[in-house]
Amino acid sequence: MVKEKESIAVIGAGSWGTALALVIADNQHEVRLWGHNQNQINEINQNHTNEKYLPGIELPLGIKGFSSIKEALAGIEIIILAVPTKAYREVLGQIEEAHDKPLTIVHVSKGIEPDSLLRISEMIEEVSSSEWLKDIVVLSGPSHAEEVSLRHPTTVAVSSKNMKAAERVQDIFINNNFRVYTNPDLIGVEIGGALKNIIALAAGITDGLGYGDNAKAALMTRGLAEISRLGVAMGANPLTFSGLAGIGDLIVTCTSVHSRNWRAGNMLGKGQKLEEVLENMGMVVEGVRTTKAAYQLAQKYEVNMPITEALYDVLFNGEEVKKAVDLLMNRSKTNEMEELFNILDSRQQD
Ligand SMILES: NC(=O)C1=CN([C@@H]2O[C@H](COP(=O)(O)OP(=O)(O)OC[C@H]3O[C@@H](n4cnc5c(N)ncnc54)[C@H](OP(=O)(O)O)[C@@H]3O)[C@@H](O)[C@H]2O)C=CC1
Ligand SMILES: O=C(CO)COP(=O)(O)O
Repeated sequence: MVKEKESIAVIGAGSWGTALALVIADNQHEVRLWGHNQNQINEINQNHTNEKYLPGIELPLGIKGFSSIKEALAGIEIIILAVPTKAYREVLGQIEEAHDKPLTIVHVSKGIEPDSLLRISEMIEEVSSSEWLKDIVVLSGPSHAEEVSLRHPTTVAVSSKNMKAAERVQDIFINNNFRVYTNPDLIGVEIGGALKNIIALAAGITDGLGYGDNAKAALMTRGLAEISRLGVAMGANPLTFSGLAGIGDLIVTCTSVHSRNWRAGNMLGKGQKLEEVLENMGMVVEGVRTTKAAYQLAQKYEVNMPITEALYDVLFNGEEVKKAVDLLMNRSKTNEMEELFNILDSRQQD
């Protein structure tokens, strides 16, 4: 099938923005990769590399780096937004100033804003005027930038309130190495992608403590149970959590050495302090802020999230990691599925 060539701006030249720029350049689209670091943009244009974020990867010549957001957005109708969640409000402000056409925003970030408790698509809606914002699409799933940039087989899901926009994004990205599925459950796709980072931090901790495979399987399974409970309470379809944005992303993030969240957890489990871990990472560890947001969401929706609560105590209240695991294991006995069934029942009654 011959694809229509589009001009696309990728906002954020970190590991994920650069890897996705490579995918769409492979699909012969015109790709403008915007970053706020002039030296890095010079490197992308002169050497066709981004060594800090994707060491050893030769970028396609079709990727052009931009440090002026106005130039990057000139005549553009579709942007891929690939900055950390905490940078969204600032970067959206710059986009609002710089754009010259109504935009479809494809966000590929995995987080929830603490305090406002907004999902990323909700934050984009809140900040952006309907005069220039056409559609919001989320792209999420098990997809480490390091492997995507090596063109290893990868699968992701896209979702939107407007599924025609999601299908357009599916067409832009899909190729022999990068398979894109649509999923109509916007809430579930965003919640699954954001909350798996909490469980990956916890899995890294138990690996760092040397607890092995049983503990990790327990965390992943019971982690998925609490993600599903919160997600369903917020309106997600429970089946999404057995899909790419749910269990798929949970598996890859809890088991891969590429995961910054797992690596951060691993260092915490080995006794390092949070500040030291974040300083040494040099890349975003979304799960830390998302733990705070999910802790607040659990209170708001009155959902039991024991792993999130235990991690919250480790990250923000100085709880010792080993003690947090002991407390988790010594809670009063419970039923594996009852709470989720109750949430589903109460939703049906509403
Ligand atoms: N890496 C991955 O494999 C995947 C990541 N994601 C998600 O993508 C999002 C981005 O992550 P990722 O690319 O990995 O993160 P990185 O830490 O690799 O890169 C973040 C990029 O955003 C830039 N940035 C940060 N703050 C601002 C700002 N205020 N204005 C402009 N640019 C800014 C950074 O610039 P600087 O270099 O100056 O710090 C850097 O270029 C996250 O939500 C992550 O969860 C999703 C799937 C896979
Ligand atoms: O979301 C990711 C893979 O799907 C990336 O996870 P990390 O941010 O933990 O590296």
